[in-house]
Amino acid sequence: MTEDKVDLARAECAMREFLTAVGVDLAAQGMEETPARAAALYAELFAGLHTDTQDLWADVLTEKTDGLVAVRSISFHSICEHHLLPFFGTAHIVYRPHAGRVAGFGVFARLVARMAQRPQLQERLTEDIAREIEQGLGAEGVLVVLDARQLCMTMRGAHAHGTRTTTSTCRGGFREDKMMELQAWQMLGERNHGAENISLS
Ligand SMILES: Nc1nc2c(ncn2[C@@H]2O[C@H](COP(=O)(O)OP(=O)(O)OP(=O)(O)O)[C@@H](O)[C@H]2O)c(=O)[nH]1
Ligand SMILES: [Zn+2]
Repeated sequence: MTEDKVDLARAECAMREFLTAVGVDLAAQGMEETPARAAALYAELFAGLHTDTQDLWADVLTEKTDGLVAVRSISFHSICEHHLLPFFGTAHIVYRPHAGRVAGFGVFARLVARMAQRPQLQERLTEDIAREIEQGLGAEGVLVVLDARQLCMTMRGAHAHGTRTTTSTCRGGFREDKMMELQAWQMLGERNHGAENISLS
């Protein structure tokens, strides 16, 4: 997996060069080991680039159910692809099983984490999670909502402290059947297609 794909020595060297180029005196500041630590950290933060999701759907269960399933408030952290600053928050998933195919709840938390382990946009992360549930699990309908804080909106740029960004996507049957979509939003405690009732952890 990651170990085979990541050239840690090269990453460390580049990190040393980068920090020196932006004016950090690594020796004087006692940061000798920082390039190595940072290289290993980014390998970990981006580990999802080198893994697929087949294992997650290997143990799908079949139950006599066609009711909506919601997994709410899955905390996640990811890295903004524009600035390499973190964005983090909670993911909320609702799906309608096809032919009783359901996955263990823990699978959804692992799926969110894996999709987040790469440079991301919040909108793409939302779509990545939904596509996996639709295709990997074969769900009939999927709603995914992500509620986040983007450090690149607060530490730089707009300096818009306290801003929360909410993204959503609806797939399959939820897109075709408005009543079903409404039910899915209601599973998240939401009645007006906004995100006021969805709280960050
Ligand atoms: N839609 C979306 N925008 C993002 C995301 N992450 C970062 N951004 C925004 O992408 C923009 C790209 O950054 P820059 O090209 O540096 O933009 P800027 O001119 O500095 O703009 P501001 O940051 O808005 O002042 C910024 O507005 C970020 O807030 C994301 O996940 N989704
Ligand atoms: Zn950014």
